[in-house]
Order: sequence, then C-alpha cells, then structure tokens
Amino acid sequence: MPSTFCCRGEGTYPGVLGCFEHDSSGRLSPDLLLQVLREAGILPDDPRIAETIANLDHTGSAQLPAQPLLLTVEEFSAVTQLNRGLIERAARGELAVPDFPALVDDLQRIHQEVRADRRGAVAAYIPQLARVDADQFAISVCTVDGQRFSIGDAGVNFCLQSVSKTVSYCLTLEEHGPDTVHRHVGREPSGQGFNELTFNKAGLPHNPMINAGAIMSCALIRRGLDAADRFDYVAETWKRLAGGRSVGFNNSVYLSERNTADRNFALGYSMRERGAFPPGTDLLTTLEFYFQCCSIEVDAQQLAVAAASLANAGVCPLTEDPVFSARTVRHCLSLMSSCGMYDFSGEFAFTIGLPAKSGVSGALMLVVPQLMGIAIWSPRLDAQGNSVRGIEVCRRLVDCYNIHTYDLLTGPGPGTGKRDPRLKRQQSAIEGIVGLCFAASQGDLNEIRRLAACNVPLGATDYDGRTALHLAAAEGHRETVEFLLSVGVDPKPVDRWGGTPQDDANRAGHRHLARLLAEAARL
Ligand SMILES: NC(=O)CC[C@H](N)C(=O)O
Repeated sequence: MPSTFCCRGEGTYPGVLGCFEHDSSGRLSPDLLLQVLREAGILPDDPRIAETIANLDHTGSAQLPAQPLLLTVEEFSAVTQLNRGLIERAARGELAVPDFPALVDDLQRIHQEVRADRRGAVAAYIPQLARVDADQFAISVCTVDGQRFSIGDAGVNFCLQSVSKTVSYCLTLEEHGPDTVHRHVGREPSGQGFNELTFNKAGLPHNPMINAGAIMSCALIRRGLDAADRFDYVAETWKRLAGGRSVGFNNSVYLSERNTADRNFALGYSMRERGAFPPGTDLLTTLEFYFQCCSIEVDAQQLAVAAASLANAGVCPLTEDPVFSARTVRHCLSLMSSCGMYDFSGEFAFTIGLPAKSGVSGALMLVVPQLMGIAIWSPRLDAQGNSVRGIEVCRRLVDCYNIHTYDLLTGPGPGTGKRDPRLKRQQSAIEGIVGLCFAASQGDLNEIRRLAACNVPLGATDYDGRTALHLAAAEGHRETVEFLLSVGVDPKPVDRWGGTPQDDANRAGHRHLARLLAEAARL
C-alpha cells in the first residue's frame, strides 16, 4: 500500500488530487478524471478542458494501446495544468449546481414522465412544420458554469421560429439602444395571439416577442448591410451564444413559410401604413429576413447553451465570449417574462415565474438567471402555440426546485417541498465528516471522491471513533474499502468500543473484506 500518499492533509495529494485513485507505484488514472468531470456536468468536448483532453490523447497514444493509461503525479499535473481552475472547482462540487447528479436524476425522471403526454398537435399553418415527427422530445440543460446534460432527441435539429425573436431584439438593443428601439416597438404584453392583427395606441407592435414586433426588429438590424450579410450576422450571433458550434438553416421551412405568410405580410403592410418603420425600410426585404431568422436551425443542446448565455448576463459559459451586454440581456429577459409565451404569458409568469420564449416548432427556451438555461423541444402545441410537453417540463422543474423568481420569499425546505439547486451538499467540516461516513456506509464512491477533493480527511472519525473504513467494511462495500486503502487511510483504526474495520467485516460475514483489511494492516 502506498503509505506516502494520503488524504489526511499531511500527504502528497492534498485537495483535488486526493480524489483520484492510484496504483501501488502512485500513478493516477486519467479515466477517473474524465468520470469526475462528467459527474459534475463538464463534458469532454468542453472548450475549457480542451488542452487537458489533447494532452491526454497525446500521452495515451505514446503508450502501448492495451495498457490502461496511468500517469505519475508530475505528468498528471502537467496534463491538467492549463485547465486546473475548472477541474478543481468541478471535483470539489463548487460549480453553479453543486449536486449536478441530482439534477440529472430529476431531468431523467421528468423526461420519462412527460413523454407519455401526447396532447396537442403540430403547427399545420406552415406546411413543412406539419411534417415533423410529432413524438420527438428533448430536454437539455446548461448551467452558467457550463455544466451540461441532455436527454431524448437532443441532437435533432429544429427551427427556432419565434425563439429567434429574443436574439433579434437583443441585436437591435446592442445597435441602437432601448430609447431608439422602443420608438418603433412597445413593451407591453398584447394579451393576444402571436400573429394577431393588432397594434398599440401609438400604432406600433405591442412588443418584440410577437410577430409584428419581431418583424420590426428585423427592420432595425444592420440596415446598411445587404441581405446576405444581415443574415450571416444573426446566424453568427446564435452560433456564439450556443458555444461556437455552427447553426443550420432550413430552406424548405423558409420557402414554405414565405409562401403561406399572408398574415405576416398583412402585419407588415399595416405597420407601413401607420408609419411605424424607420424611413427607407424595404418591407419585402424585411419580411424575408424575418422568415429566414425563424428558419435558423439548432438542436436542444445548442439552445440550452444559448439560454445559459442569457442566464449568464450575455457571456457564453463555454467560451466566455461576451456576446451581449448585461443591460441588453436584462431588457430581453424582462420582456420574455411578460410577453415570451404569447397569450399564456401571464399564466406562465404566475405559475413558472421565469423568463421564457417558445416557438411554433415546439421549441421552448427557459432562463433561470444566474443559474442555468434549459431547452425543451417537443413539436405538439397547445391552443396558444406553446409546446405542451415544454410547459409540463417547466411545471415539474418548478415543483421540485425553488427557481420561480418569487420562491425566494418562501424558500426551499419542508414547507414547500422544494430543493435549492444552488446549495452545496456539505458546508461545514463536521457536515463533511458526517457526509463522508454516510457515503461510506452507502458505498457512494463518487461522493467520497468529491469530499476528498474538498479536503475532508478520509481517515476522520465521528464522535464514536467510527471511520469511513469501519462503515464501508461493515456494509460490505468492497470498492469503497479498496479505494480508502489505496489512498492511504489507516487500515486499523479503533472505535470507542475497541473495534477495527476488520472486526466489522467479520461480524457482518464479509470474509473477503476481512482478509483484505488484515493484509493491509500487515503491510
Ligand atoms: N409563434 C411562432 O413561432 C411564429 C413564427 C412563425 N415563423 C410565424 O411567423 O408565424
């Protein structure tokens, strides 16, 4: 047993390295590093760990292919050095949602439950949209620290449709500022359907989150550029918000929509008649630009990252690219809160209490400011044009987490039955030790690793002198016992009744563990 490596503070591996098992020569397994990161929601394609992944590939290909890759402490440090900050925070459970596996469990359960809901119908007024497989269903989440998880059809592309209105509005604000923009579009909910032929008292669209208002946004974005460059500018912005992966364009939806767009033409002509557009606006170009923005395609994973960029005040969590200013995002989220779900916006604000935007493709983008973005895609819509399953997922999330804006008044806890996803699992040293003993009794090795990364001493005792090793031995958790021995905890601690882990293993009939412990004690 490598006695030089221990996690009791005085060893060679304090802190984050303490959560990685090592063999008898003290070498560390990088597979475990990837597993720890994945548990925390940091995926291998995350640009913030690109150097580490590239170093591992390089190191791995230099070794014999059949051998499991093991690194010395020095190699391990060199490989991870450039990404050390994120890796340490992930291993210690210090990212935005510290208990990410609990969120993953909830999302899996919610996806499973909501999948059975087949209410609603796909949008039929745009023929190409009517042809999608109605049963597809994806949920994707990205936190402001870039922790990601997706389930279902999260790699299938869909059109943004009205979800595009959010970014179009942000672009007008960045370019002209709110005073100029709101000379052309209001900021009150309309209380009407998304394509209703109605304007406010000043003859302007009610807000930028319905068709008339989004057509106005398109009239305001980069007026000096030609059509191709204007479209590229919007598509490039979506790409930056979504973490740098290119977005698509669905030409058949675009053509299909353009051919069936009498209502949007009617809105455009009405606004022109009222003098709502800035002088010199070409209506046909503007409408085509609007249809093109609606036909931009993303998958749920990209939409979740874009939503997380909004939750993160305009900075993409994966690339740290400052796409929008915090002021712009603040304005956009305000209008998403009051107008983002068409004539369901008031009900949504009451029950869900978060900024969101839906589209007739069945997309729904939900923003939990300073915490996470969530994308839900399921094409069947309700009477208002919102995704039925999308709304159901939001309901269930708000049922189990205190994320409704005004949940801060009632708080989490037994009174509300809600949990706070922002809370760390353990906070004080004593809680850490209690948590460690509990995790050992459950054989929860991931939790033990996380606690090790938080400098919880793995050989610590509770008030009865019981250690993690006693508990793991008594419950027969072989992997946990092996891990604890491998990181150098005392193999023969004595509790207040004079008992050792070996005694516990014997008493419970775990012979193999008793032998293992006896051997470790002899070394
Ligand atoms: N609600 C929507 O998603 C509407 C967008 C659609 N392109 C339209 O203009 O009708």
